[in-house]
Amino acid sequence: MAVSTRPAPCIRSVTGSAAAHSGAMVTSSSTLHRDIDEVLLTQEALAARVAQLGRQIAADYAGRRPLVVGTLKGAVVFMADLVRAMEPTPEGLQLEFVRASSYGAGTVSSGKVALSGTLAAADVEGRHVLLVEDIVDSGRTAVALLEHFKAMGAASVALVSLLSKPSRRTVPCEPDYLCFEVEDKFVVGYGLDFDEQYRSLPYVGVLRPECYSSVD
Ligand SMILES: O=P(O)(O)OC[C@H]1O[C@H](OP(=O)(O)OP(=O)(O)O)[C@H](O)[C@@H]1O
Ligand code: HPA
Ligand SMILES: [Mg+2]
Repeated sequence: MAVSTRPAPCIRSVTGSAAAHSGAMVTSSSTLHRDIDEVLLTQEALAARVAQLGRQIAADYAGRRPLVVGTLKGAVVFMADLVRAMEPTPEGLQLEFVRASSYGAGTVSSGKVALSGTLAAADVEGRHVLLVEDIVDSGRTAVALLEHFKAMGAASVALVSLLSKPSRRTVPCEPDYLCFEVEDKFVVGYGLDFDEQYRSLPYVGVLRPECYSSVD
């Protein structure tokens, strides 16, 4: 039988309250919910903003066929919703993914962004690349990928991110399209993980520090 070294979750429900987009009461007794201190962005707030941003991006890319590249794994949930919010055009869009990893089982970037599964230069050259991130924190991952696609000869590169944590930047990086800014707290849900957990939560919430303080 597998034995978890993770601290036992506290038995308490979550009442999102502080942030402008919170407010949902999470009453489930599921372990994942119990590890959340505060709901920052409810499912409804996420859906509304993603729909709005999708429409804006579709309008901006009218007449072009963007190469929409999602960063695995964190961006997968956001990307699935975003592309469905982009009004279909005759040109359409192309979906691709790259794998980038730098956090592992921590809440602070290791400083080294490991890229894999990147595209062939021939697939990127002359294309309008729209990089989709779940979060821009230190900025290292997004900058590494944007530079990578520029070096491959993209006609243009733009960054769309669900979240941005500007207080944590170590390299300058400003998303071209952003859903929400968040403060300096480790957040999970809607694709974002801690040590491969919490990605399936339908909202974005602050992870209880007790859940990672023994790891970092
Ligand atoms: O701005 P940064 O400090 O670079 O942080 C942002 C990146 O970190 C996370 O990826 P992670 O390494 O956790 O991989 P994952 O997407 O598989 O969770 C997140 O998904 C972003 O890609
Ligand atoms: O706050 C965060 N949560 C989850 N993954 C992350 N990667 C960078 N920052 C974060
Ligand atoms: Mg991660």
